[in-house]
Amino acid sequence: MVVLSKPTLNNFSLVKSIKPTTTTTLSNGIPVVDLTDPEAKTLIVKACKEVGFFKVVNHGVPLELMSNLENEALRFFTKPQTEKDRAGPPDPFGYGSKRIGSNGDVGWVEYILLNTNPHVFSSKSISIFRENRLNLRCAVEDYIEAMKKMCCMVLELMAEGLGIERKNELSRLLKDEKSDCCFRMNHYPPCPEVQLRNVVGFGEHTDPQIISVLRSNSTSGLQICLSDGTWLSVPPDHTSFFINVGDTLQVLTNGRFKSVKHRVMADTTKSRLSMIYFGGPPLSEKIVPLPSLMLKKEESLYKEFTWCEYKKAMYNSRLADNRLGPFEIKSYAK
Ligand SMILES: C=C1C[C@]23C[C@@]1(O)CC[C@H]2[C@@]12CC[C@H](O)[C@@](C)(C(=O)O1)[C@H]2[C@@H]3C(=O)O
Ligand SMILES: O=C(O)CCC(=O)C(=O)O
Ligand SMILES: [Fe+2]
Repeated sequence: MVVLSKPTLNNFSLVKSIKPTTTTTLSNGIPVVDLTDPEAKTLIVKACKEVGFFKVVNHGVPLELMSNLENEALRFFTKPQTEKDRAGPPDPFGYGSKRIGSNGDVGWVEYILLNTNPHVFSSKSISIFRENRLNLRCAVEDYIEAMKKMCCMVLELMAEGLGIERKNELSRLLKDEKSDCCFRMNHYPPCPEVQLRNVVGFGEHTDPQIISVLRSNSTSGLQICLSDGTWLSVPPDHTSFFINVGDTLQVLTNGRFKSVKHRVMADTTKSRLSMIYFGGPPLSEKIVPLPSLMLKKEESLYKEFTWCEYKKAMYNSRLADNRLGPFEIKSYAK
């Protein structure tokens, strides 16, 4: 663990009028935020601006809730292929294997993708929970409820850290009964081929929504792309969560927060299981920079669009596409 900008206890730092500097704790280059730290809001904003990604500790979510879902998910993924295939192909929800989306992306992964709104459970999703899989359904429901709460807490800290007066300015988008959130469980079996070449489990992309919360078992593989273009491996931690800034949050903050590019590489010996909650706004929500955040004369960097329009564009794109590109306002005057 590395601690940055540690305040030094020399004579000068003891002078009362000097404010103590905010300390960023890093785990292998990844910002770590303790949700019980009074400085959490400042640290979250810093991490979202600089990296678009951070690890959350002291989050209050019981480990049992995570391991219970992990066990139930593994029970599903170890079923015979023919049985799993009955819940696929994804439409976009349901069970999928190797193919990601419908535009030709592939990866060394199988997954379950669900809409978290029970009214939108697709027929494929329903069949995942059929056949004595009530335990899986309960584990998913308990888990996504906890994820929604945590996302809202983090979004409220973000709003406070950004100096926005109404602290629910961001969290209201997820609290809305029409919020469009989804949930994914990815299973990456060990891939012996990795000795020959680097096999991609899940190709590079940004998440389109507002915020994503990821939890995985102790197998590594997740990498994030830093601003200089280098890829940083994220050390796994099954007791913590990792938060991603999504494209929509980048727009809502008019580019202050960065939607982080990430990918997963397959492992030769160990299987990886990850669960990701994607917090999205209602379909009809207009996605524009928050007026309360805009400075005098500051112009939007993006054309106006609704989440529904963005989703349509997203489903017509490949994983690695720059999905926000077509919505950027390119100013030549600068
Ligand atoms: C190739 C695709 C899969 C994806 C939809 C898309 O056309 C482009 C974005 C992809 C992504 C990445 C983050 C999430 O895993 C996901 C559920 C999402 O919202 O956008 C997936 C989509 C998917 O698997 O359907
Ligand atoms: O499985 C993982 O660890 C990350 C996958 C991911 O980025 C996604 O599903 O959007
Ligand atoms: Fe992702």
